[in-house]
This record gives sequence, structure tokens and C-alpha cells, in this order.
Amino acid sequence: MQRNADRQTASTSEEPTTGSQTDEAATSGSATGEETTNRDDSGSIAKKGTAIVAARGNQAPVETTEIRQLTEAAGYRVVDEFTQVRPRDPGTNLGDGKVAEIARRAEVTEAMALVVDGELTPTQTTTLAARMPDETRVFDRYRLILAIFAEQARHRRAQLQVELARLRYDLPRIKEAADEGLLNRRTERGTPYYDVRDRIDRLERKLEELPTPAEQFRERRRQEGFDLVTLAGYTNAGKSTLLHRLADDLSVTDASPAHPDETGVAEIEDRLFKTLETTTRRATLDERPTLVTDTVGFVQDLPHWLVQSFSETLSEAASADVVVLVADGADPVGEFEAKLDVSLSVLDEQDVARDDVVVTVNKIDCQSSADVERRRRIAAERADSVVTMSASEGTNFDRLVDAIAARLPSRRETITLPNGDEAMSLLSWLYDHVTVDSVEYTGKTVVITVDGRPSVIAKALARAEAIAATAEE
Ligand SMILES: Nc1nc2c(ncn2[C@@H]2O[C@H](COP(=O)(O)OP(=O)(O)OP(=O)(O)O)[C@@H](O)[C@H]2O)c(=O)[nH]1
Ligand SMILES: [Mg+2]
Repeated sequence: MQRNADRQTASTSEEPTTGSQTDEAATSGSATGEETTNRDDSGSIAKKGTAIVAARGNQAPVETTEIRQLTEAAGYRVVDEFTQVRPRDPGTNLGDGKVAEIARRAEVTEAMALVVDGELTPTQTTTLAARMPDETRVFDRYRLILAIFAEQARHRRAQLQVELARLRYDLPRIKEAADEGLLNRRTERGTPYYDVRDRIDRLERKLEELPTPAEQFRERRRQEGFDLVTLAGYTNAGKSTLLHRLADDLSVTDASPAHPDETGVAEIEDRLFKTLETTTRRATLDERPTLVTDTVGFVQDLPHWLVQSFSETLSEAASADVVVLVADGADPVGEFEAKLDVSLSVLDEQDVARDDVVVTVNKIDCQSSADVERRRRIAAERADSVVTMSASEGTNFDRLVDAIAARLPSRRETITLPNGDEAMSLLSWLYDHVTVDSVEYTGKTVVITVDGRPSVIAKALARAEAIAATAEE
């Protein structure tokens, strides 16, 4: 009961029409502690029908590319767009005339959504919804992003994070709605505002208590001698494409995965936010066993509270040996530079050392060599290791692997063993776990030179000592 009351308070100010099924599921699932999602099996967002986007700017032309892409990422087909170059109208954001025009168009196109680029106040949302046809839901930019995240969240932890992000978004709005008299209902436990604040507190505690399988998994894998590489960067830059190229065996899914993410095959699509949770695949880089993790793409103008809610995926970067920052070389140069700066500062915030970052200028197949060079220089001003490449065509892929390998922690050692079965068994283990630079047979002994993660080399040396000790007995 309480849940419904909460739900209503959260939706009164923001969602004039009811939330989607998956929105409901994500909310109720976390409130009751059940694992419930109404996703379809493919994990994709169901097509929801048509949408109209509207954007306001201070001068023409008003940019609509990203809001259109976001709307498509949410599962809508954009049928029309309206732009407005006028100061913000306090009542409707867009102005009465424009709203009337949009309403007529929404009627004709049977639009299921009106997406306004920017932030709407609760009053504006209510007013806009009242003027649109009944079936047209009204979203602002952040509500739309939250809806995408809610639908894509597969695991319990991600679902809780999404709900927390939604509530953080709702809280100031609920307060504003209450102040404006749009909301004066009290629930049995208090005011809607305090109910939501309580839920935020509860969720934060719950998230703190939940074990983070990703962390445990990483620690174990590190012990086992895997190097950890994380792919980061803006949405649509080509991270998942690169993961496909780096991974060992994408067609095979592990029957008993050590971690739920490990079965995942990262989806590649020319759509924003295709990857909303991390996916990890095995790869062999310079003969070293590596785990490569694909992460959620950054998006321009993502508010801080939203970034915070997805800190877990960013923390993948912090615990990696190497972070490959994938930059979209097909972006216009100004945008390329701006996004690179934001990406690097996000990594800085996560305490990723610049030395551990390899910047890839991706999609060079889309640019002339002069344009590629311009972008390479911009990247080289900011990071020591820069590779220009095409993930989809494989151009310079080897250079990227070399650049990553050069940054993996390593220790070089020469191991001398008495020749025999034991030595051969250790040698085959070494081939699996480190780079074997040379093997020399000198009759009674085998001299092996290896290069690999310090923890693995230490393990190999201990095994070699044990073999030598047994041979002496
Ligand atoms: N021309 C060209 N297109 C590429 C290249 N690499 C990736 N793409 C395309 O760019 C689009 C986005 O690629 P993804 O790999 O899904 O991008 P992503 O960074 O994983 O995106 P998110 O999961 O949304 O963060 C797809 O259409 C890819 O085919 C490239 O080197 N050249
Ligand atoms: Mg992806």
C-alpha cells in the first residue's frame, strides 16, 4: 500500500500518464526485495511508437541530434521535431503558440511521446501533458535518460541504482510541486517529500550492504593472473566494437560463468546507450590472459547526480591495469576535443593515473588523414599513449594491443629447472599465464625467460623452487 502511495507521489509531479511496465517493475522490485523485471528476453527495449522532439535554444540553429538519438534509444521512432529560439517560457518552456502547433502534430502522428530537450519543472510537465493528446507522454531530457536506464538494468544492483537515480531526480521536484500547491496529499507516514527522502536513505543503505560481485570477481581474477583492461568513453564511440575485436571467443558463452557479466556479448548498434551494464570478456593480449571490460558510455551534459548513481561502472576503470579511452574520431574536431577533456576528467576523478590510459582515436576510416592527424595531436597533448584506429575495420589493431601491453605491469624473470615432466608441466602453465620469451634446453636443465604480472611470476618462482627441491631429494 505504502508502495503505491510512494509511487503516486513520485509520478504525480512528473508523469501525467502512467509509467511504463518496466519502470514499474524496477521500482516495485527494489521496494519489495524481489527480483522482478518485465523485460523481454532479448533484453532490448520494446518499440513504443512514435515521438516528437522539441528543443529550445538561444540562437538558431538549435541542435537536436542528441535528443533525437536519446529518444530513439528509449525505443521511440522520431517523426517530427520542433525548435524554438525564444527565451524560456515559464509556463510551458516552449511558449503557447509552439505548444499548440506540437499538439496538432502529435494528434496527426499519434505520437506516444513528446520529448523536450532540457529540464522541465513539474508545472511545465503538467501543463504540457494537459495540452497534448491523452496518449502522449511528456518527458524532459533527464526523465528520458532515466527511462532508458531503467529498462536496460539487468541486475539487481543496477536496478537499485536506477531507482535511486530516479528518486534523486524526483525529490526536488516533489518539493517544488508541493510548494506550488500541485501536491498537497499526505500519506499515512508523512508528506510525499519525506517518504521519498526515506526511500532514498533506505536504498543508499541497501546498496552499501549489497556485496559487489564485480569487485570480488576482479580480485579473484587478478590472483589468477589476469590483467584487467577497461574500455571507457562516450556512448557510440565504438567500445563494444573494440571489445568484439579484442575478445578471444565471442561465439562461445561460458556454461558456468564465474561472473554473470562474463556470458554477455556486448551489443553493437548505432544507438546511444546500447551498453548499460558492464560486460567482461577474456582476451589474450601479447600472450597474456586478460579480461576486458566494456563500460557504460558517457553522455554529454549528464548531470552529476546521475553520474554518481552509476559510479560502480566507473569504478571498473579505477581498478583496471589499463584504461582504453575510446574517442569517436568521426566527431567534429571541437566536439572531439571537448568530449576527450570530459572523459579524461572523469577518469581523473576516479584516480586513474594518466600513465595507465591509452587513448584511441577510433573510426579513422571516416576521416581524411589530415583530419585524423589533427585529432591525434589533440589526444597526444593530453596523453602519452595515443593510437589512431578503426575498430570496425581492424586498422592499427596491432598497435593498440602493443600500446596496452606496454602499460601492463610486468616483471621479467629467468627460471632454471631440472629437465623432466615437472618442468614441462610448469612450462605449459607458464605459456598459459605469462609471456614466455625464450626456452633453452641445456641437457639437464631448462632455462625459461618469462615476462608477466608480478603476482603470477612470484607464483611460478615458488613452483620452480618446489620442483628444484624435490629433484635434489
Ligand atoms: N565507421 C566506423 N564505425 C564504427 C567504428 N567502430 C564502431 N563503429 C560504429 O559505431 C557505432 C557504435 O559502436 P559501439 O561499439 O556500439 O559503441 P559503444 O561505444 O559501445 O556505444 P555504447 O554502448 O552506447 O556506449 C556502431 O554503429 C559501430 O558499428 C569504426 O572504426 N569505424
Ligand atoms: Mg557499447
